[in-house]
Amino acid sequence: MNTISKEHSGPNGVRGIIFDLDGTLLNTLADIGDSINAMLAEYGFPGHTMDDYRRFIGNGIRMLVMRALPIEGRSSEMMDRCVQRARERYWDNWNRKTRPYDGINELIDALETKGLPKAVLSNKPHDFTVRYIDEYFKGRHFSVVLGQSERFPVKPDPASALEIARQLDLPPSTILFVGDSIVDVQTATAAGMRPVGVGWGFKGTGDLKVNGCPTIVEHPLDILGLI
Ligand SMILES: O=C(O)COP(=O)(O)O
Repeated sequence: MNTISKEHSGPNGVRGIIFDLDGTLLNTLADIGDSINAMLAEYGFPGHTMDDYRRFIGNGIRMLVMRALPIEGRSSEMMDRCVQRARERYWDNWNRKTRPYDGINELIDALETKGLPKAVLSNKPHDFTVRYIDEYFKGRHFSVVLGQSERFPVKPDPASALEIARQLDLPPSTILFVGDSIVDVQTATAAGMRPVGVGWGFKGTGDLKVNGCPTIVEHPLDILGLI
């Protein structure tokens, strides 16, 4: 059954919200970092700090693995093996330390009450993205959940964001796109959506400000004031 309400529109004309996943809805940093470090250790490569992973995450798993590998480990054959092994390690370690950020569940519930359709768009592989939403947001409804797959190029290409707008049957200009990284801001802008940067994620607000993100919120419930 299609539960998308086309009726809702707040005073600011917002009719839908797309959320980034890593660093926006969920703090997945430690599970990702631990998994990649475990993969690196298997191949005898040095690991990285969690702060390093804040910088490495954001452009999909292949880019993450490439950034984590030393230059001499980046042949395409080695990359393929390491990406596969990283996926396996992460599949087994995905939910040990991951938690929603404070205030996220309250925000999701408030949006639910308002009847505003919600979606998730991540550069994390699609199967992981769906698994996270199913596990951490049980009983809460997202109209569309899209992770990275063969179907669309990774963010900041706007194709996947525009596909969500199509599925929500909403004009892109009525959609808030909420994320912690400049990749999300670029995606929103390229899709003609309204970018909202968050201050609690992996990246901090410095990059968002330098790159001209027009709106930055410090707490999830601040988003309610934008719709
Ligand atoms: O896994 C990544 O590269 C980033 O995922 P995100 O798009 O949910 O931040």
